[in-house]
Amino acid sequence: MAATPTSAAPQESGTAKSATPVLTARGLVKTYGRVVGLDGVDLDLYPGEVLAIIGDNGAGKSTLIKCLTGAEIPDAGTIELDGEEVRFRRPEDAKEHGIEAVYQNLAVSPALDVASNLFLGREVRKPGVMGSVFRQLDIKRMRERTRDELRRLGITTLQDVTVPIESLSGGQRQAVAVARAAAFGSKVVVLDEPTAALGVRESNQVLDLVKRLRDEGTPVILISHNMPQVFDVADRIHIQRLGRCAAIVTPQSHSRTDAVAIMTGAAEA
Ligand SMILES: Nc1ncnc2c1ncn2[C@@H]1O[C@H](COP(=O)(O)OP(=O)(O)OP(=O)(O)O)[C@@H](O)[C@H]1O
Repeated sequence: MAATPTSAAPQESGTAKSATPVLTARGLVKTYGRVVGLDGVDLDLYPGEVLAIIGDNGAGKSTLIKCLTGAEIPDAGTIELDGEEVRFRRPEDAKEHGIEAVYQNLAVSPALDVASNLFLGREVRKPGVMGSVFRQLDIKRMRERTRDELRRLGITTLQDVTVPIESLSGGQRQAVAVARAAAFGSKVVVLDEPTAALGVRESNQVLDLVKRLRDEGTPVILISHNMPQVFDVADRIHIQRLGRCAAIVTPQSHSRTDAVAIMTGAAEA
């Protein structure tokens, strides 16, 4: 069982073909008092790939993606986007650079309709006095764009974008959250346990969505505890252990059992 070195380019057998990463992290460190969240983590995300991050509870998965998406500021280390160093102080900074995240606790507004949720915080307004926050919302335009986005992503289960989110199933809500990330995540989409609260059918729909995003060229970082799903959808798998990257493997190079053994420390990478 030979793990791919952490700096290796993606396997040609995957869909990731370019050897130039979209997103690179080097030596990320994050501590919380005496607790070490990240202990010098490197990560590369290549165009058109799904990079899964797996690891036991407390391994640093969430902390890692929080640092990559501006939700946490690393104590040390660098992050580059398209080869340029970036420093995110808050999630808005990452969003401005085209990095969108969907976290476990879904940030949708239940009472608002699908289109309003897709454009939450980025509402399209009708022309008016420039700079005025009192310009009327362009609801028609937002609904049209929402329909276009759902169509682009092959989300067929959401026919009516005018219904409130609270009337939708868990899978449909998650699809809206992912669609929102996909609509604005021009560079990278990060999904933290997107299927955790979903049944099998709904999970499959979300995974299809992840594959679709990847196939359309948007690289996806996926945190998941669900090994079958990880091995189904990931091109490469970053195994996080005790705040460090223990190995990077692929579904071709390693079995699920191998990956879990590295994750738990039962096997060396
Ligand atoms: N805000 C915080 N304050 C204190 N400690 C934290 C904080 N966030 C994370 N940690 C600690 O950092 C370490 C890494 O946590 P993190 O949440 O990144 O792990 P994880 O791999 O995402 O775990 P899980 O699968 O349980 O979500 C853990 O020891 C955790 O307790």
